[in-house]
Amino acid sequence: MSERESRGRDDRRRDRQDDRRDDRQDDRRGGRDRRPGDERRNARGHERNRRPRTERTFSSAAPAARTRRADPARLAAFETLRAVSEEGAYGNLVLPKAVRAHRLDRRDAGFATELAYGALRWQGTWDAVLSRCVDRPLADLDGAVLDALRLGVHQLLAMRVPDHAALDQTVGLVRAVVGAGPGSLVNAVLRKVAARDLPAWIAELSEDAADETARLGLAHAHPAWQVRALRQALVAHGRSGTELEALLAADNEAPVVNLVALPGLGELTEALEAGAQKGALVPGSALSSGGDLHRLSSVRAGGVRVQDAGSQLVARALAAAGGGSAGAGDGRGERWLDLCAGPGGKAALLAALAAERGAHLTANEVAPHRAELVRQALRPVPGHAWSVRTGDGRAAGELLGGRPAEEAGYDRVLVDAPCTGLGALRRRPESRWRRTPRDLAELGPLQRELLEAALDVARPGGTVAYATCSPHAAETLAVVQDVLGRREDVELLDALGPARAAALPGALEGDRDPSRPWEGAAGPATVQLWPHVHGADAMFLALLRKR
Ligand SMILES: C[S@@+](CC[C@H](N)C(=O)[O-])C[C@H]1O[C@@H](n2cnc3c(N)ncnc32)[C@H](O)[C@@H]1O
Repeated sequence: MSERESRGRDDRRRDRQDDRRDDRQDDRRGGRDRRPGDERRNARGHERNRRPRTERTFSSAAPAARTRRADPARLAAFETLRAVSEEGAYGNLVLPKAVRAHRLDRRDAGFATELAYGALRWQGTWDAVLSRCVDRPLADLDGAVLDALRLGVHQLLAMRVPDHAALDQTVGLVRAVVGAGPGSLVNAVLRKVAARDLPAWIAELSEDAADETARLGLAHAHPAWQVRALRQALVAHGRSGTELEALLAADNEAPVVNLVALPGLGELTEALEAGAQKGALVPGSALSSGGDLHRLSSVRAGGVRVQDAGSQLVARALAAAGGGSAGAGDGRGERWLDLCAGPGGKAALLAALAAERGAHLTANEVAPHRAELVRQALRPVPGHAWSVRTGDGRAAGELLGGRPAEEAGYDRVLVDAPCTGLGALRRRPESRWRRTPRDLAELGPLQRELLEAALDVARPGGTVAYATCSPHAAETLAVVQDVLGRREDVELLDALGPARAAALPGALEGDRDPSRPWEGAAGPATVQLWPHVHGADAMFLALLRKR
């Protein structure tokens, strides 16, 4: 049985246990004190559906006679979708505030999260379904009604919410926040949606799909250009295009929250005692057991932080690489630079490693508010080991103060370049629908200029890491290849050795080997991680040495 199957089986077993416990509690309470939507939600935020999926039941009450109350969890999800569509907000920043504003307990917060993030991830597919059920272009619908419909579709097709609850609660939500007018429309549209289950809808939509790429885009809720780009990325980084569906499916899974214990500053003991599990990719990492992390004193103190395991690997691999010429071999006296540091995840880990080794990290960030986030992230690290600079990384030469790189250059430089984030789609639920191929064209020159600036300020013999949270070949291999082609003073290092040295034993071996030969089998490797293989964001890492 695969890890995912066994996890699914465990989830289902826990749901059944939750259901039985909830039933007992309901019996004890005699069904009193229920809030809308509350009675069927188990402790993991799932609503229980005791009926077979094929038997669809709806309220016989006319929409106008139904509730005008909005279930607080659904309201929190609705407000999140509104902020995303109306204000261009980030769902993962808005939802936690909405959860707090509505004082949702853990169970309702889980439901709101699954609903909001799920509806945002699946938006393209749900809009395709809705287009078949609404008698006018979706653009002509009131934006609030459209967002409510998206939430209704997500409950009907992707969550275990009973059909009548999905309908009644969506009508109630619309009546509460928009008014009674659109109630009948919402009711009629969602009844049409509920007439088929998800596989039947995908089959129907697929009939009109232009090609296999469009079909996969509908079936896995990705824009077609991203399906194409991810297939090309798999092949470019030496994996098989047959992995594409597994990769697309992984993008739609709720990511596990990873923790990092900053070396010398934090311990995972408390998190592990609270139910977290040791991470499988990098040392000093754990998979959170969920809930409010601020209940952990180690998190409040800053020694334990939330950070994707792939990001941890990138920072640790740079620290494990050959290094520069100034240090005593163990890193003492070395100068490290993080050129694009905001909001400070990798900088915090690098600074902690620098502090342990007697090195110093300069963390640079162009956006002042993000530079402030870097300062906050670095606060737990002893102050002598780091400093923060607000400035354009392309002008990093200023950091040398007019002295040559041989004298004042950096031993290790990280360029964690601004990118499309196509490797972190699971964390940013709406981003896939916002990104366009134009972003690639706009980011390309900046990525190249930042890498060149990093090389300019590296000491001869120093190591520069180029990283992205995108596997797109235009942002990864092409950038490195172009810069290598332009400069005589740079060579590509093997990134797999340092990555393996930084990872847990075996984590990057066998079919989890992320390396791909750069120039034939004997050439140095770049590293590309994948969510469906490594359970991490699709981070790319290349290491370069300045001659
Ligand atoms: C991928 S993020 C870095 C993430 C960060 N390393 C971490 O682990 O938290 C890229 C960062 O580069 C910053 N950035 C964009 N253009 C820049 C420039 N010209 N110079 C320096 N930083 C820049 C962005 O503001 C953003 O904070």
